[in-house]
Amino acid sequence: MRLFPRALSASVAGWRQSFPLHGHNVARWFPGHMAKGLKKMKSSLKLVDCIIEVHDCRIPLSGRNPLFQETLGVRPHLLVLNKMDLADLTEQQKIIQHLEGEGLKNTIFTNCVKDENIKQIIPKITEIVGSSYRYHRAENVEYCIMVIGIPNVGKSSLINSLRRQHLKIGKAARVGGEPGITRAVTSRIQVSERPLMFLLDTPGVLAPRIGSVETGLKLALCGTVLDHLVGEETMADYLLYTLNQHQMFKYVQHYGLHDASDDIEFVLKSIAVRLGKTQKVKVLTGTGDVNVVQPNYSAAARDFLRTFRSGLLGPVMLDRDILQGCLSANMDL
Ligand SMILES: Nc1nc2c(ncn2[C@@H]2O[C@H](COP(=O)(O)OP(=O)(O)OP(=O)(O)O)[C@@H](O)[C@H]2O)c(=O)[nH]1
Repeated sequence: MRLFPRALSASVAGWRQSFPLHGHNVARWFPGHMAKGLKKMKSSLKLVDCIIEVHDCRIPLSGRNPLFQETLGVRPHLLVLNKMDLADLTEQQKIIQHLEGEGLKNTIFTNCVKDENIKQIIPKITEIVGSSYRYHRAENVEYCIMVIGIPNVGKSSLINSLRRQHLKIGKAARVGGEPGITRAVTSRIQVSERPLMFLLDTPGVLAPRIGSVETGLKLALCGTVLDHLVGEETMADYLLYTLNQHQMFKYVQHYGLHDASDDIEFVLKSIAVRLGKTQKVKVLTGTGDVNVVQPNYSAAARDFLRTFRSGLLGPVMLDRDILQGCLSANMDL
């Protein structure tokens, strides 16, 4: 375990009110090679009528790449907040208001696994493109749309879902559970007959610098960066902190714990024992080597994260802190 001492003990006065963010080097979590992808997207831009930016619905207000706006912002824009099945959307209206305040007027919430709200996308694009100047493409009857977003938010899944809905055919873009499945800006993929519409899939591009450690941890929980770069146990601790803060206690029943706890070492140990994830470790004693059975904390952390990401611990809104921030700001007015 490489956790900070404060994270190991449950707060006496209830759940931890903050997560120890010091000592994390967020820059190391995010690969620096992504500028290349952005450059390629920019060079394809002249073919494009509109941009669909896909983002994770669990972090609707944080973690988007600001370079998208700077580099690709010359085209009309639709924000698709995907994985709505995993998000707590109790405050959906407030999310929409917040995004509108940032100039994002067109937002659709989707679930690409169950094809929810996918049918809204093509009419919306037709409307957006129809009401904007199409540059030198005015005579062209085809629509060409670029799909962008940070890694693992469901860009390829969206393309496949659109094809299922409008062309009644399946996969064209590779989908994967880990970030970085799409490697290059692909050739055009048809998604609709009337209007004739093509999509360009692009590799996930993270911002070169992440604003805060907490944003980095949220992005990591959503699977946009490889887990081992952040450390599975640190992420599991941030997950536990979040679940307790949000009073989401399904993990107690799921792992057969007696009670909720803020102590990640205790929780991971209980998970490891319950799942039989233990490992033999050699310990050198005064009388020689002894084999000791220890909980496999990493395996337990991986299971905890996987269970959360599959939605079994309940829908979550990781940007609740930002939403509450805007509520108090509005109340101050
Ligand atoms: N629960 C849920 N999972 C989804 C949804 N959309 C996509 N996924 C899953 O999210 C993972 C990533 O999906 P992809 O379509 O490969 O994401 P991507 O943005 O193209 O990924 P990169 O190629 O890494 O940039 C896969 O395991 C998908 O099955 C959704 O709406 N709900």
